[in-house]
Amino acid sequence: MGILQVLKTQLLCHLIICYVFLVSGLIINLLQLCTLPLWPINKQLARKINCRLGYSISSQLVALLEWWSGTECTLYTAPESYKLYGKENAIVVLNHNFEIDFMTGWTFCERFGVLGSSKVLAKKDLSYVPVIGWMWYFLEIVFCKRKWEEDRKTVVQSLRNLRDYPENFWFLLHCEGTRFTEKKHKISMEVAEKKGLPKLKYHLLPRTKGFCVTVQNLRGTVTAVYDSTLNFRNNEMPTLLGVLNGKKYHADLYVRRIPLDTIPEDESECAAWLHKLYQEKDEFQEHYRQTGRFPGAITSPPHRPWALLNWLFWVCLLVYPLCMLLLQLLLSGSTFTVVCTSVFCLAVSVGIRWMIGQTEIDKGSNYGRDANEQQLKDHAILPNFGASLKKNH
Ligand SMILES: CC/C=C\C/C=C\C/C=C\C/C=C\C/C=C\C/C=C\CCC(=O)SCCNC(=O)CCNC(=O)[C@H](O)C(C)(C)COP(=O)(O)OP(=O)(O)OC[C@H]1O[C@@H](n2cnc3c(N)ncnc32)[C@H](O)[C@@H]1OP(=O)(O)O
Ligand SMILES: CCCCCCCCCCCCCCCC(=O)OC[C@@H](O)COP(=O)(O)O
Repeated sequence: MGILQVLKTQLLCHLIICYVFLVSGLIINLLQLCTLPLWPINKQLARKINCRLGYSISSQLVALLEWWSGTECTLYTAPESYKLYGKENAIVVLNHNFEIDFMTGWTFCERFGVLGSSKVLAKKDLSYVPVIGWMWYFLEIVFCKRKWEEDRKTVVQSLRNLRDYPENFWFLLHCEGTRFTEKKHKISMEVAEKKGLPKLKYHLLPRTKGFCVTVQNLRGTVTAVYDSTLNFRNNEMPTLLGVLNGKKYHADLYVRRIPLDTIPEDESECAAWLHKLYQEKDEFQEHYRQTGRFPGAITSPPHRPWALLNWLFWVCLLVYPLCMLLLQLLLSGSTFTVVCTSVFCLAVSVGIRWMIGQTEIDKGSNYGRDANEQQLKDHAILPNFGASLKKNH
């Protein structure tokens, strides 16, 4: 193991990276807040400024993945589609299996120049996460409580707001609605069976409402759906802590560009279209399992230096004052100040650990698992399924 590799596993390095992320993030959140008065005067300018500010936060996680851990990202896609990436608005449909799929997605956004403006249909709980969740308010991210009756109005309104967005954007949808676990998969396949839908081996049954409403409301704004299937080589299940420790992974992403005007307008036809898409995605995963690659031509979209430069800027700006502060503290000789600072640092570390926890599948929600029972009752598709679930738990 080289000296650099050993350095990457050191707690001190992790603390410095997290400190830079947190402090720069809060400064940027504050700057975003300062753009509030601009919104009623020049909305498009406010949006453009927020895209740049947002970029300065999310690109730090991209730099961590690309430059710190050295993770490689390979794209399988048709050359004629490749030319259009980053030059049009698109809806991205992505499988949801990995703890760092959001960082990998962001890395592809960065490579095609749409990182600052990237959008997602995200669960509401993420909006409370400091730095990233707060940044998302200003980027007009669409939040949902995953309760359609409550979401319908807000999701439609937020989507409509994006119609005059001044930058090209990719709108990410994880139609499975939650990350893959064996337990959720089992339950979701029981739902599929009752609905007479073919079983999926590598995906949960997609929730169709978010997709249909997105297609409906962004028709005319978005030109294509990018059907994207992600995998990591050697059956790796990468984690954010692994990335922080400098572990190198290799992501493979298969993308098919599907023109939006080929997707049915009628809601039930659109839902059927999405179910068929997931059956095809399942076949691609099977192909990957068998051959170790996806179909299609391989390209490696080139690295850009901006994420690294942005990160170095914040490191230079924030690490020196930290060192001076710590030095002054030690020299002050006051036990009280030292204890207070230690408690403060500990609290910040716990906070960061909580944020990292948000990415961990083990600490994930029960959506599509325990909550499933009530949903099934509500939709009255399985009269006895609730009882059988109770038995299983
Ligand atoms: C060239 C490169 C290309 C690509 C690069 C890749 C990516 C880069 C792109 C962009 C990057 C941008 C950002 C990335 C950064 C961060 C992202 C991070 C994460 C955020 C992601 C999340 O938070 S995911 C969770 C939230 N999102 C969603 O849930 C979306 C999907 N959900 C829906 O669409 C839902 O319909 C809903 C949320 C709108 C409403 O939820 P609700 O639960 O009310 O759903 P439904 O009404 O649909 O559910 C009831 C129906 O479901 C059936 N049911 C019941 N139980 C189950 C079950 N266990 N499994 C499946 N189905 C079930 C039930 O029977 C009902 O059926 P109906 O027939 O009545 O519909
Ligand atoms: C640079 C060092 C950075 C260290 C700080 C850590 C930053 C933490 C960022 C938290 C951002 C969280 C984004 C997570 C996205 C995600 O994957 O959410 C899961 C949901 O889709 C589904 O949730 P679930 O139903 O629980 O599976």
